[in-house]
Amino acid sequence: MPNPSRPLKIGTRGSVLALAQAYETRARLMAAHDLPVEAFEVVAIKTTGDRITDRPLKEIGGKGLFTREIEEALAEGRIDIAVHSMKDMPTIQPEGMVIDCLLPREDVRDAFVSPHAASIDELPQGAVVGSSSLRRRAQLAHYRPDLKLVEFRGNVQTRLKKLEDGVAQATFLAMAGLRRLEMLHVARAPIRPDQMLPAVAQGAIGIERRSDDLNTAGLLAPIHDVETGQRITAERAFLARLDGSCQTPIAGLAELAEGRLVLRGQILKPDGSQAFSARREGEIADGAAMGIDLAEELLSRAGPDFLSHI
Ligand SMILES: NCc1[nH]cc(CCC(=O)O)c1CC(=O)O
Repeated sequence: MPNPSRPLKIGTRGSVLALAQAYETRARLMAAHDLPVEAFEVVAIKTTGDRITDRPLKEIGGKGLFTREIEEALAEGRIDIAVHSMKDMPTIQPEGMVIDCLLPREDVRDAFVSPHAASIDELPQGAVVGSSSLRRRAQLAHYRPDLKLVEFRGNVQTRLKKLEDGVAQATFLAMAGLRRLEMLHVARAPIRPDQMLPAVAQGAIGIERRSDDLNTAGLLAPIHDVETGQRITAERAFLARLDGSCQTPIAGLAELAEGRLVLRGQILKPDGSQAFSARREGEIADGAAMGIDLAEELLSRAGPDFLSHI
């Protein structure tokens, strides 16, 4: 239990979406332990990725662009937990850190966002689409090679403004983010995962803590969602086996149906010229092994040079 004289410090990035995720975490902890809002303090931390907004992320490079400063605060005890979008998290946490608490997963789908067209298929030949996501760019280029892609960084408001200003005719945003921002109305249509397979862990919030902080582990245990954990385990094992750098377009989604786990994965060339997809179905407990196995199938079909060539 948090000590009433010392609030539990919840670390997060400072974006509107990140803060919404931190408040959701706080609300779940308050409900699970019947605690008042004063038992928590939300601490916003600026990361390297937040600081550099004028360059494509892939140019800045490096793992943990959005996490390093937050994990430093955790290591130094300036915060007790860190709330993350799991889709932005490296597959391995730094020594002494663990993510073993996942909130119930939101909508995993991408949203098609456009003032001009109701779906990808309705975009006119040669239309300009804004996205800085390597995965979405590759998937779109694969599906509609005629479209022109432009970089599109910034928060949701910035991106919507760019659409309004005609910088691009359409973009993509995660349904989960739009829902948490209460901005679902900007989604023209959710995209079926079989048309655009989401990023690994899309829509999942994970909570990181110091491995040796068992008090906090006990506090988090009741808000962990077991099914989300099982799905994320399979997806992240798949990602880890691909050694997913931010230069590699990778998509992956695990779903549970009738007590079984179905895992789909895809790797693409950044220019969309090639895409390889496959699926596995098996026991939920075998999720991690299925993830590795699926990654190995895709790697062997794509050939040894596929990941290194990009
Ligand atoms: N890479 C940025 C990012 N990280 C998590 C989300 C959305 C929320 C989620 O998927 O959990 C987004 C924005 C987006 O892709 O539209």
